[in-house]
Amino acid sequence: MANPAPRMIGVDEHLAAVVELVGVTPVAELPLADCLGLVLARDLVSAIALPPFDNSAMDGYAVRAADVADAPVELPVAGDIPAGRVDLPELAHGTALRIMTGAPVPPGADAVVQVELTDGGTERVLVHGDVPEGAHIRRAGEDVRPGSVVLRAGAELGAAQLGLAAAVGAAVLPVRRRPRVLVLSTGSELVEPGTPLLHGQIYESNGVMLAAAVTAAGALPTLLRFVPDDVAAFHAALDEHLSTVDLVLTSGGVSAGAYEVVKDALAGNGVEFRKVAMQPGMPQGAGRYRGVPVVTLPGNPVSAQVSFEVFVRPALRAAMGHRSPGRPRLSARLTEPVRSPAGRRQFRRGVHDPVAGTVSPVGGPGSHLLGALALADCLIEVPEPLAELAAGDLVTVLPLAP
Ligand SMILES: Nc1nc2c(c(=O)[nH]1)N[C@H]1C(S)=C(S)[C@@H](COP(=O)(O)OP(=O)(O)OC[C@H]3O[C@@H](n4cnc5c(N)ncnc54)[C@H](O)[C@@H]3O)O[C@H]1N2
Ligand code: MOO
Ligand SMILES: [Mg+2]
Repeated sequence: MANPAPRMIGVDEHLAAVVELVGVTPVAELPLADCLGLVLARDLVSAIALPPFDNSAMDGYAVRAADVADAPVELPVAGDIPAGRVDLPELAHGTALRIMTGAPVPPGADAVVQVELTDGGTERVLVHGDVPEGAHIRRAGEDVRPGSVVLRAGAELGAAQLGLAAAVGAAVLPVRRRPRVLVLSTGSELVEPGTPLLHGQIYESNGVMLAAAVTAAGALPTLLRFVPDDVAAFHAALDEHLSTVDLVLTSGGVSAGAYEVVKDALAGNGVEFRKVAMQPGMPQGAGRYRGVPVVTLPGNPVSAQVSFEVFVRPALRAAMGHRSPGRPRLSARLTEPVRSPAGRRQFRRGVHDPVAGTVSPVGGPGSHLLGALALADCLIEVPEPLAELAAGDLVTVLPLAP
């Protein structure tokens, strides 16, 4: 309680401070399987062509188009070329080689007749129809030329990008690695779910929620469960893990009462506590404790979740190099009126109907309303100057998925 009075700052100012505090993670070469959702740090140049060689697009017979121009014709089958065959025979005039999809086209062949146009013979084949030169041959380099940039620095690595990287032979990719986040809840009232609850106690939920949100943002949580409102216990838990994380994320213990364990432990130790002009999520803290970035979220569950969305998720994504680290911002019309505290940016929970272009608030503004939070698929942003919005008014909607 001896801490200095917090000053009130704007949402964007606190966001900028948190983004700067978290910074960026170093670039590392990670195996493709670990890269989903990460951002490529340097252009990826393909050393090879795609396809790497002329290959068949059909199961059928490699031929010379001129040899089947007068179809029906019968040709001797000189052998098989399954996919993966590397010792290629040359196709002699007036013969066919059975070939499978993806197998290299043998020298001497200039077309593939699909098996459906033949009798499927293995010694001799009767070809019913003619095919033009080049038929069903996928040309080397028609997709990717050797030496070309296949993925630009800044590209977000989804399934297709990772598939392409593998296809050109990359085993690892240069990416900013995922931030490691220590999630630590505080509160002497907290009890592990699955154990009996006494009157006055509640089940711990912020830690589970924040760790899941950290994972969903693409970062790596270490969930420490929770510590009681005891400064020594808080320090013991924090200090043990400090050296192995990029960010400490706490919940609870930052407001104006007694037993504000996070504030008591970290104020004057590098972390600044302030009031941010928003609802929910007014009491916030950020700074460095023994060199490690710390963001302290308020304990009310809705406040913790909204604060994570507004400040921490964008900072984590910026740390991994995402160019647009925030949620997309859409517009929708309110289906019912909303009241908001003037001078604070309000984030209400809502259900967005993108087809109708509407958004419906769920639950009230209370920061303890977890039931309504779990029904919501978006946040509704009400700007600071507005105290009242009517049904039909346009608002900004921030979709929460995934
Ligand atoms: N006199 C004042 N009192 C409060 C103010 C204020 O300005 N003056 N601000 C209010 C606001 S706004 C918020 S938000 C909360 C923030 O409180 P703390 O960060 O100190 O959090 P706690 O007091 O520890 O807990 C608040 C609330 O949330 C529940 N909680 C906490 N941790 C968890 C958890 N891990 N899982 C589930 N629920 C949790 C806790 O039981 C309390 O009900 O302060 C207001 N007070
Ligand atoms: O600002 Mo507190 O986060 O409303 O409940
Ligand atoms: Mg408190």
